[in-house]
Amino acid sequence: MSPQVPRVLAVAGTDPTGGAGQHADLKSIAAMGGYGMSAVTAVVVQNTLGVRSVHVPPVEFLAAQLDAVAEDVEIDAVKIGMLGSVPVIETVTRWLEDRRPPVVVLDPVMVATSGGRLLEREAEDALRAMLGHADLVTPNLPELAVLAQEEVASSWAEALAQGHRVARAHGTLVLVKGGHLTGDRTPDALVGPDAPEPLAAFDGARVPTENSHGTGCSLSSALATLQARHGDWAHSLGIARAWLRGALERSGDLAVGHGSGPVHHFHHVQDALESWGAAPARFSDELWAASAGLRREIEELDFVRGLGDGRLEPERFLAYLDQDLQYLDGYSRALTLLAARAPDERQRLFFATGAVSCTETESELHRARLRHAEPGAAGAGPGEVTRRYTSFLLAATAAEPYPVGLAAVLPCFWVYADVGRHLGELAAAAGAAEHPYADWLATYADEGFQEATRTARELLDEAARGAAPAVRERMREVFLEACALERDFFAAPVPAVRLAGIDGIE
Ligand SMILES: Nc1ncnc2c1ncn2[C@@H]1O[C@H](COP(=O)(O)OP(=O)(O)O)[C@@H](O)[C@H]1O
Ligand SMILES: Cc1ncc(COP(=O)(O)O)c(N)n1
Repeated sequence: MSPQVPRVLAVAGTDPTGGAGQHADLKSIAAMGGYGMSAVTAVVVQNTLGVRSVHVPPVEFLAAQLDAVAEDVEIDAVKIGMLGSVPVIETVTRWLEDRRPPVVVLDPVMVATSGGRLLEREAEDALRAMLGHADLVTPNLPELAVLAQEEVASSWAEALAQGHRVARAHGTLVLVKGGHLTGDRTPDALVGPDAPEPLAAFDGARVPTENSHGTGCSLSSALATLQARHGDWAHSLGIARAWLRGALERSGDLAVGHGSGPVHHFHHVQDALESWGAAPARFSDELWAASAGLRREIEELDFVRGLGDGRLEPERFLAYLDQDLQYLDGYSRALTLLAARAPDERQRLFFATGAVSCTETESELHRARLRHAEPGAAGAGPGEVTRRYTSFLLAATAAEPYPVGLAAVLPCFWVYADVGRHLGELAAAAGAAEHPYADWLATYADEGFQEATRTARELLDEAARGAAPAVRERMREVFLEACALERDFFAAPVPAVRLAGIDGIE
C-alpha cells in the first residue's frame, strides 16, 4: 500500500539561500505531503545571483549518510539532484545497486539557472551511465542535449524526439521540459522508451516572472513524492505542474534576493493560514483584510472579467486607458507631494521615482496604445470618477498627516497588483492563444511594479507603528475610501456619448 506520508530522500547539493538544491527539495517534498530527508553531495556557495564555489566532502561521508538513512528508515522514493563529480556519481550508483528505493527520480543537474557549472564536464559520461537506474529522468533542454550527445533542441517537436532517443537508449522515462523554450508557453511531456509519442503531455502559459531559481529541483522532488503516493506518473505530473505554477505566480510574495529568486513552495499554506484567521501581524494586513469585500466587488465587475478573458470591447478598453492616463497625471502629482513631505531620504526617493515613472513610462505605454486608436477615441476630459479619485488623492497627500497620505496612495499599487494577478488567472483560464490585451496584462506582473508595491506597503507599516491611534483610524478610512475609488474607476470606463450605439452599452 502506498504510504500516507511518503518518506522521500533528496540526494543533492546545498543552496544557503534556500531556493534550490536540497533546500528546495525538502520544501517541495513537504509541500506535496511527504516527509523529506536529505543527504548532502556537495556544499555550494551560491545565492540568487550565481554560484561562487563548490566544496565536495569526501565520498565516504556521502556513502555513510546514505547508509545511515537506509538502515533506519524505509525510503519510499529518492530524488537525485546535483552529483558534481565522477566519484560522487559512482558512490550513489553503488548505493542504488544495493538499496534501490521503489521510486527513483534523477534530475541531471549540470548548470544552475543563475549560471555556474554544477557538474564537472568529465563527469557527463558517468552521469549518462547511471540513467538506467532511474524510473524518471528530468533534464531541462540543455541537459537533455548533453544526455543525447546532440545539439540543443530548438523546437518542442525536436525536444520530444530527443527525449525519446534518450529514453530508448537507457530504458527509462524522460520528462521533457519546456521551461527553456523561447515563447510564452511552457509545455512538459513524459516520453518512454517504446514509442516516440508522449505518454502524457501538458501545456500552459508561461508565468511572467524571473523567479525560476530551483524550479527543476522543486518539480523533480515533488514528482518523486507524488509518485510514491499515487503510482501514476501522468497524474503526479498534473498535480506537480499546477502546484509549481502557483509557486511561480506567488514568488513575488517572498522578496528573497536580487537575482532570479526562488518560487513560493508553500503558497497554498499561506492561503490556509489566512483562512484560519492567523492574527494580522502588520497594520497593512489589517487594512487588506478590511478591504476584502471591495476587492471581491472589483473582481466581479464586467470590465475586469472582460479584460481578463479577452472579450472586452476595444472601445471600452480605450476609454479606460484614456481615463487612466488622466488619472496618472493626478497620481503622479500626489506622489510628488508625498515625496516633498517624506521624513527621510529613502522615502523621498521612492515617491519621487514613482512620480517620474508614472509620468514617463506608464504614460508612454498608454499613449502608444491610444495612438493606434481611431481619432476621437480618446481626448475627452477626466470623467466624474477620475476627478473624484484624483481630488481625493491630492487632498490626502497635501493636507492630511503623512501616514494618511501613504494610506491614500497604497491601493493604487496594491489593489492594482492584486487585480493584475486575478486578470492573469482569468487569461490563463480563458486559454486564448492570442489574447488581445496580453501586453497590457503583462505590465501588471512587472517585477519592478511588484517590488514598488512591497516597498509602499513597508513604508505604510513603518508609518503606522509611530502613528497615534486617531491617525491610524484615519489611515484605515482613507485606505478603504481609495479601494472604493479603485472599484468605481474600474466600473466606469465608458463615456456614454462616445460609445453610444455599441451593443450592450447604454
Ligand atoms: N516562467 C515559467 N512559467 C511556467 N512554468 C515554468 C516557468 N519556468 C519554468 N517552468 C516550469 O518549471 C519546470 C522546470 O523548468 P525548466 O526551466 O525546464 O527546468 P530547470 O529548472 O531544470 O532548468 C518545468 O515544468 C517548466 O515548465
Ligand atoms: C545545489 C543545487 N542544485 C541544483 C541547482 C539547479 O537549480 P535550478 O533549478 O535553478 O537550475 C542549484 N542551483 N543548486
